[in-house]
Amino acid sequence: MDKNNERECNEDLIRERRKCNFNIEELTNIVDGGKARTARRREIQRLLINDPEFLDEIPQDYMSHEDRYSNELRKSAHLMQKLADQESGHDIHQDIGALTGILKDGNPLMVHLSMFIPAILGQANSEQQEKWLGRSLRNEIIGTYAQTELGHGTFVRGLETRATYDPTVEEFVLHTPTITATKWWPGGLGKTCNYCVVMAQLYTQGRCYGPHPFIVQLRDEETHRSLPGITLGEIGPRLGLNSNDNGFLKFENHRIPRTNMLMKHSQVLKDGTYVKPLHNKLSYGTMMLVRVGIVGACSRSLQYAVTIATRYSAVRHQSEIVPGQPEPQILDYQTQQYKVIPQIASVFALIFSARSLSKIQSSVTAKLKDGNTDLLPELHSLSSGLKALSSSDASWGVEVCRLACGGHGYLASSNLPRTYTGTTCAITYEGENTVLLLQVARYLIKSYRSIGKETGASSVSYLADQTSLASSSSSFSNKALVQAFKLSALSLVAEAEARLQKLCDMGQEFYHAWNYCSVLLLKCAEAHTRYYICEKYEQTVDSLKASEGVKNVLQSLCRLYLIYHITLTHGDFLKCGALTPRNIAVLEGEMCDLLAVLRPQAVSIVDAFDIPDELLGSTLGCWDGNVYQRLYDEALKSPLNKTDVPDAYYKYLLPLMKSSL
Ligand SMILES: CCCCCCCCCCCCCCCCCCCCCC(=O)SCCNC(=O)CCNC(=O)[C@H](O)C(C)(C)COP(=O)(O)OP(=O)(O)OC[C@H]1O[C@@H](n2cnc3c(N)ncnc32)[C@H](O)[C@@H]1OP(=O)(O)O
Ligand SMILES: Cc1cc2nc3c(=O)[nH]c(=O)nc-3n(C[C@H](O)[C@H](O)[C@H](O)COP(=O)(O)OP(=O)(O)OC[C@H]3O[C@@H](n4cnc5c(N)ncnc54)[C@H](O)[C@@H]3O)c2cc1C
Repeated sequence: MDKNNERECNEDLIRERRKCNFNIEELTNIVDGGKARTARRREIQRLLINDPEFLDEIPQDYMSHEDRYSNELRKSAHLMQKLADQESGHDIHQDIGALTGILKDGNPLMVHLSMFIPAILGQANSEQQEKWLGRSLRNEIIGTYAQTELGHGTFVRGLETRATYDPTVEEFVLHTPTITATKWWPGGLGKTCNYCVVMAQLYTQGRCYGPHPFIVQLRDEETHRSLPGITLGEIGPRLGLNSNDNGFLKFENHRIPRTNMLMKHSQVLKDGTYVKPLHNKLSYGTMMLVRVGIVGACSRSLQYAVTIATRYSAVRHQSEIVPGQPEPQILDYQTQQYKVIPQIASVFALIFSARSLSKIQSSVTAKLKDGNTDLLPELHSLSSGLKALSSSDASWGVEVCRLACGGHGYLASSNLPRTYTGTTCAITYEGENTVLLLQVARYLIKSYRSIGKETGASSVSYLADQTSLASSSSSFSNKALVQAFKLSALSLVAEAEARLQKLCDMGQEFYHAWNYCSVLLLKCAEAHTRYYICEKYEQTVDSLKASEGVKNVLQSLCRLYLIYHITLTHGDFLKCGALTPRNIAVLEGEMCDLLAVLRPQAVSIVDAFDIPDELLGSTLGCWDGNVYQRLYDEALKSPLNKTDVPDAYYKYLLPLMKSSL
């Protein structure tokens, strides 16, 4: 599509784009993280979208379960080959964002890239990396991360798979003792992978040392047949991600060499002696790494959905605002703006907090290299909180965008259903959100109770700021609104701690008291993480060196985000006195003004996300707005339309219709 050729474009969209009052390319660079990154993303995307190998012969939704898997594996393999062939040497982990949309509905190599390779990097010592890293990066071996079992996903300490050390032959014996110990869910495990990292309870010298990672060959490297002592299969259709072969795995006293235990952090020596890690949760490092990656991935899903919904809302006309006048664009309805524009604001919130979290992760990783684990708990808390809020915000945002497109949003060809199923899974995987938020709450209560002790953890230092509990602000700058979020979080933490303490004082055991307060504790964790997101949003926009137009747009989006979330949880702000009922009413009014200010810029802002049509894959969201023709053309692809009268008519309908004669 030639974006300079207005003649091919829907007139509403032409008019929308003429209203643009900022530099779109500049905003694109901010979204990508700099000009160089924009150029790199475009280069990769060009490479992919001009390649006919990535086209599907028929829409995926008409394919059988097996064909979907095979088709997506074909494209995934081609993608890996193509990127490997590039002279510039692409780093697939750096470029993962640019690939969004090229592979549809999950792909069988996703966990190889996003967990197996990172697990080797983060958990294997240098000799082990020497042995497996190069091979896995060159795709000579394909792996997955097999942790979850039929009986336990959340409770990692409760895993049942055993790795028992046998010092006589220096081997571990992997065993699945019960049906509930069957590994269940790992992506690519069913048919694709020939290796995996298995999390199993480590037993040596008669003692259990808890879950540890082991690298295990699953299939013969020549024939791809599963090895003796290993049972493998696929778990069947899911809500989404059906091109992936999520699998199951059982071990029958399967032996692996001692050196297959990933030994960067803890070791089992030849004689069976266990050597402790620096921190006993370092074996959870792969999960933490991926949680950080998920925040960025969620912002991308939301960019897709909101691009579709915004463009469609500009093209779609319905009903009337002024009686008797032509039907307006649905984007002119305030209620439609309230659905779509806060989701645009949310995209930037997620981008900026993902970047901030990545920086923290890099500095914690650097410290870990020097043996310093002091900031690991803070990273665990922040990555858990942001993974939880980003996945639930993005899932809800995508669903709102789908609803905002009315009936057509329910069509597969809108690409909204698949965007939704590809996002909502992140609420569950890599740590179910409630569980992760309760980890954040645990950290908050612990931090609150250790006020006065220097921990170096900056994200919770505000908990010591007791004076702010008394001071509600009378100004409404963005900074003041962020302070209100802080006050709300602090007050919820104080309330939860007091409630916990009271129950303990009344004689309850701490863990019962904890469960009894857990709805409130969940709220604390959400409020704390929301405060973090708001603070990063405000600080990033405030310090941004940008042209006036771009800065104004981002300031408005940031303010909308702050007010939107205050109105969603206004009870918490009222309860702690951070805001009065009158303040809330004024802010609600201002939110509507902001929707009106941002409405004329909405199409241009989503244009700045710069998602090529080929990747957006939506009849409703294409750049030219030629929605109705595309919907019609897609409908014609239905196999039912191959004949005027389907066979099923003769088999079932005709006999029914004639039976009463
Ligand atoms: C060039 C290379 C670059 C590389 C770049 C790489 C880029 C990567 C790119 C990525 C792209 C993304 C694209 C998306 C694709 C994704 C596909 C994914 C598919 C999905 C995969 C999965 O789905 S895979 C399974 C995930 N399955 C879980 O996620 C289980 C949750 N369950 C738990 O995670 C534990 O079960 C749970 C609850 C903590 C309790 O653990 P537990 O019982 O052992 O611990 P307790 O609760 O008793 O807590 C005791 C104390 O440990 C503290 N603590 C706990 N964890 C800690 C930790 N990690 N660090 C520090 N401290 C920790 C805690 O804070 C307490 O501290 P304190 O005592 O001081 O209060
Ligand atoms: C699409 C997809 C891909 C996946 N890929 C992989 C993979 O590659 N590798 C892998 O190992 N796993 C994978 N998983 C598994 C995933 O990590 C687990 O499903 C996830 O960790 C949740 O665990 P669970 O299913 O046991 O849920 P459960 O823990 O049984 O959760 C059920 C309910 O119980 C609640 N609950 C549980 N514990 C607590 C608690 N302590 N406090 C309060 N409430 C609690 C939860 O909040 C939830 O409401 C995948 C899952 C999905 C959906």
